[in-house]
Amino acid sequence: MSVARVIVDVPSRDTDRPFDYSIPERLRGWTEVGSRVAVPFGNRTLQGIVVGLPDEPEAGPAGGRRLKELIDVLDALPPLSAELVELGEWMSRRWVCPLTVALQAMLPSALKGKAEKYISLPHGRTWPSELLLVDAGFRALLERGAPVKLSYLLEHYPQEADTIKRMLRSGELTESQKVEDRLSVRTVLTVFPRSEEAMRAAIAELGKRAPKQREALEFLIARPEPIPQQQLAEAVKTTIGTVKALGDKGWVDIRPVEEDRDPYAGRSFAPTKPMELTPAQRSAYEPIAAAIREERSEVFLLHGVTGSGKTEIYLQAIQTSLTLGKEAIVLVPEIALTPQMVERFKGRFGERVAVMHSRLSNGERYDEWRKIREGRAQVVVGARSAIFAPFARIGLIVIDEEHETTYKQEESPKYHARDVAAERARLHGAAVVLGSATPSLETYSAAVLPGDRDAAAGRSWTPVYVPLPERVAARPLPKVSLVDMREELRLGNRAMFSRALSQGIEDRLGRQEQIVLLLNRRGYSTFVMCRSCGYTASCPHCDIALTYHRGSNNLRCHYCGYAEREPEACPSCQSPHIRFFGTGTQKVEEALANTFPGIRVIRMDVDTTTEKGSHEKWLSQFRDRKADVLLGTQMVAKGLDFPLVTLVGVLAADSALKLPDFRSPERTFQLLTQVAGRAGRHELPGEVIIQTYEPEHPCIAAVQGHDYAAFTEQELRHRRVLGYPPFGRLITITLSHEQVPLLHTLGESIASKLRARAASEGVRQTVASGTGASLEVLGPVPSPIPRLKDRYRYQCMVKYRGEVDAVGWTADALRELAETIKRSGATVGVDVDPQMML
Ligand SMILES: Nc1ncnc2c1ncn2[C@@H]1O[C@H](COP(=O)(O)OP(=O)(O)OP(=O)(O)O)[C@@H](O)[C@H]1O
Ligand SMILES: [Zn+2]
Repeated sequence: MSVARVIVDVPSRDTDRPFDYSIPERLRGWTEVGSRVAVPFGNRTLQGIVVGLPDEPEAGPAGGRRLKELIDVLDALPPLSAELVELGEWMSRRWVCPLTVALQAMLPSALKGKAEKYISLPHGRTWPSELLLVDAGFRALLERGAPVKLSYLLEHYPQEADTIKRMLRSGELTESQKVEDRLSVRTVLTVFPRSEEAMRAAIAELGKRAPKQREALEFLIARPEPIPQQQLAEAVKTTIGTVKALGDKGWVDIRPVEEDRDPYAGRSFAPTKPMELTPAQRSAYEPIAAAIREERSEVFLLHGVTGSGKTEIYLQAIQTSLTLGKEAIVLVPEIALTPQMVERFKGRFGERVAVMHSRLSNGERYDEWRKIREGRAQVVVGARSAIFAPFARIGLIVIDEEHETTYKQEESPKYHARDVAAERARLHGAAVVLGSATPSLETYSAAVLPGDRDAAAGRSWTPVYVPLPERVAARPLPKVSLVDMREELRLGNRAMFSRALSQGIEDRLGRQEQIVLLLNRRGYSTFVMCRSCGYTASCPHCDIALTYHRGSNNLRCHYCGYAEREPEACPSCQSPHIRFFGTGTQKVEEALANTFPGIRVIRMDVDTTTEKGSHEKWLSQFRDRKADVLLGTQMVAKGLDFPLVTLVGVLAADSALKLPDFRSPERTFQLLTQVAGRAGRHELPGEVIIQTYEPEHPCIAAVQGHDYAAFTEQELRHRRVLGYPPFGRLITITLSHEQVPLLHTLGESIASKLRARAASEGVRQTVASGTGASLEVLGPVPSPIPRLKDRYRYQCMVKYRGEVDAVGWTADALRELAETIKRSGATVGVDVDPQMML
């Protein structure tokens, strides 16, 4: 009997185990590990993914050994490989999430529903003559460029499954489906010119007749490339009829051609050649290249100051991988996926680069994904989820700005791309390069403090440390000065800009250089308070202060989107003395206009970049010197490289330092160092002015001295005392419900299960002191944001170190309580190695 083990797509803890089905004869050749299938489940039909093909069945959906049959296979080529299924199983254990959730995270959203699949021959291909398997009619259809339905193939050619799948894997055939109402195998009728002599002969034959046909032929002689017939007609100002006539006479060849939705269509990327590496770059590159060549799954931490030429090292390492016939994945933070970054990769590797990020439409993303799977692209540059790119032979994975929080997904599966990269690399024998000017303390300490290994039990990788301490061509790092805003106040300057920063801006305006200003808070005012009674406006659904937005003149919740009109009087005491406090980017924009008449400002924050392509638009305007100032939130800090930027100003450096998250100083240090690195990257020297109320804070002082080591040393000392990562590890379990008492009871049951487990296994329950295995459970307590979207939130935090399977214990505890949780109606989320404590 032929059996498929299937995970059905219902993301609940009850169905998080595989069920066995028998594979009917006609689907046998099409069913593999990684196939999407339709299966009967109770009285419903569900989708699922095949995770195994066991010899003996174990558990059908109705229990016992009597199996139901698979109903259908949904794709010709399984969208997941056996390797990705294995990776998903690892993820589901590592981050305590249902397997189906991990597997679904790997698929482009176009592949989540059921859609008819089509098979066709890609552009310019003919059916290989040695393949005589398929009947002549089918082959003729394909050769005319017509897409053939998969259901037709399943019905008529079950025996051809292997051949067709092999051709799909090598890009000789392509598989497609409708997304956004169009088949990506869009059959654009395209004119293929014949030889020049043939077309000249045709012109002679036409003589004086049909001048437009003649013109079209001349056009093709001058530019002998395939061209869509519509475009040819437009080029010589004629009708489609004229072009068709050429085809009918056999003077040109008109065939339907597949066209991908290309998000970068019409853009050209200037080709670049590898640069001669500097000695420092070379000594960083060599060990990476060696690992790629020797298929060692080694992780490297490339710690290079801003402007040290990390990207050139990535490019050359990718080349090494391609030369060996292998593929490469490059992850960059979502925000950095601007054409500037994409250009560097497309410029070097051209058509072989696929791009994946959240700003693509579903159709574009599906087409980029197909390019990868069908071997038409060997490099992917993308955001977090590009780590799941369906490559078969990965040689290298690069994670640029490895410290960025965007690499951690905040909804289930709450995976970290860095850990997934290390695991995938292990499965492929690929090298991993983690690049950053300000590595996360976890990665850094793993590389340089091997003595603390026991603290990081469970981490399967130890990076090799590769420093790049200087900028290319010995360009200096920018000079950083701190301005104490308390001092400014004492001197009577109540303005938003210190004297130094005002002067700096004036100077740059005079010299026609450019300025980047950072304020990591959007909106106009950050809170609204009544001076008479102290009332502050907060969201009725969340325990969060509302932000005032100019333009729309309303107060908004940045968590749930709630908005209300700006109040004229205090809603609580009717006093008219209700005032706006705190500064957001909108207010800075206004102050710039008032202080420096005529100044041209581009503001970039969530509010100005909602539209597709707006990011690119602002940046290219700034690059084209259509503005003097680029003002914005953290969006302006990352990865930008503008030669005329000589001044970077930071308006409120300490705004994020006091957040109740133990990583706040680390994030502040990273953000300020990043933004400082935007200044003086080319010939003109750069200057950075940081306004702060706490110039003596070690974090701010370290930014001034470009002193990563000093910052890290004192921060690590702190964390060690408290048993925080990297010296201990955390799991947060967050419960939410409309009622508080229920949350409290449920939280207590979870916490006491874990405490009892620790006691029974003889594990010490204080983490901060001592050595060896320990685990403690804090809470349940209200979460830092106690209410969100009308639901109260409670959390338990598990802190542990040494050899303790805290993740496994947590999974066990939740499994044992599954029935209670289900009855309570509460939502329980687990976050293993949480990055956001808020
Ligand atoms: N070997 C080289 N020879 C000459 N110029 C180089 C070389 N390597 C890099 N550069 C140039 O130096 C500048 C900085 O390099 P790059 O942007 O790669 O640095 P980076 O470390 O990735 O920067 P950041 O992390 O700040 O974004 C770029 O303009 C790049 O073209
Ligand atoms: Zn809200």
